[in-house]
Amino acid sequence: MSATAKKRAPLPDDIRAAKGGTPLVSLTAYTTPMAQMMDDHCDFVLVGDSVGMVLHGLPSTLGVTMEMMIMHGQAVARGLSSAMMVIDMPFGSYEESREHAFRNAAHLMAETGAGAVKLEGGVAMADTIAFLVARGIPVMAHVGLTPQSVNTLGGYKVQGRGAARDALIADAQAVSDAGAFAVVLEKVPASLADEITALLPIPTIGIGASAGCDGQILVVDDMLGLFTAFKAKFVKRYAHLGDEGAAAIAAYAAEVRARTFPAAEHIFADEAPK
Ligand SMILES: Nc1nc(=O)c2c([nH]1)NC[C@@H]1CN(c3ccc(C(=O)N[C@@H](CCC(=O)O)C(=O)O)cc3)CN21
Ligand SMILES: CC(C)C(=O)C(=O)O
Ligand SMILES: [Mg+2]
Repeated sequence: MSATAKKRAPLPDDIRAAKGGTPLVSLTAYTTPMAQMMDDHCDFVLVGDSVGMVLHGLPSTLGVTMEMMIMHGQAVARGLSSAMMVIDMPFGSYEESREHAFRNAAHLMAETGAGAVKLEGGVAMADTIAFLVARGIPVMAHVGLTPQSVNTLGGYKVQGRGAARDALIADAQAVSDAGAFAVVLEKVPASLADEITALLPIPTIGIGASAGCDGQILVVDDMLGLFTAFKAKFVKRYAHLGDEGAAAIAAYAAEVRARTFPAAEHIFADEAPK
């Protein structure tokens, strides 16, 4: 799926079929202009619940609501035409029962036009994933570091090391067996990510996992250097737009105070030019 050869947006089945081929490219987006910027370069775009921490200043993703996801999902949808849109189910919207999960997943998709939902959890969520998939909702799974469980995990730590390795393999196997079309592997040892990638028939999407995964995802504000409150080891900054923005704002402030902005080309004469 090269960026130039794409015509229509891929479907979940196209993403599934990309297993073992050219790595899938993905980023998060929360707004129309960000979605437009990445549309030609990504196979799928995730409206991540990271929006709460990245754009709203929340201390974790636990405070993110359905209403926030719908509003950002609608904004992202307006900026995409050739990438598939996946939307995170927020904390509390899918864990209680598979029926509650279906209702909220259907609401997210109906309101935003997303092609799939993503939810966090392995063995514990397999029954819910199967329930949604059987009723027409494509599901991307997310195992390893699942940020909505930060309070039980005790921080944003590497998952699946040592004795926890087999349980993480079981989580990945369970979501694949349940019918997920792809699975995000977050912050797991590279050798474990490679083992799971070889084991599963569905694509693995790595974030802090391995270059051997079937695809990669990052939070766009992290890779652009726009979000700087913290930087996980797995983040590579491809630009430093936060620094550039601060310098631009400082230049504007200095020009306003020196009365050099606005200049002649930014202001209007009494008469319209002939
Ligand atoms: N900007 C941003 N980027 C993300 O990748 C991201 C979010 N926000 N919000 C939702 C979750 C939370 N995630 C996180 C959050 C923090 C770390 C982090 O600080 N990791 C540190 C070590 C922390 C620890 O060991 O407790 C690191 O160096 O990787 C990693 C992933 C991933 N997601
Ligand atoms: C980091 C990705 C996988 C995510 O779940 C998010 O941005 O919310
Ligand atoms: Mg998320």
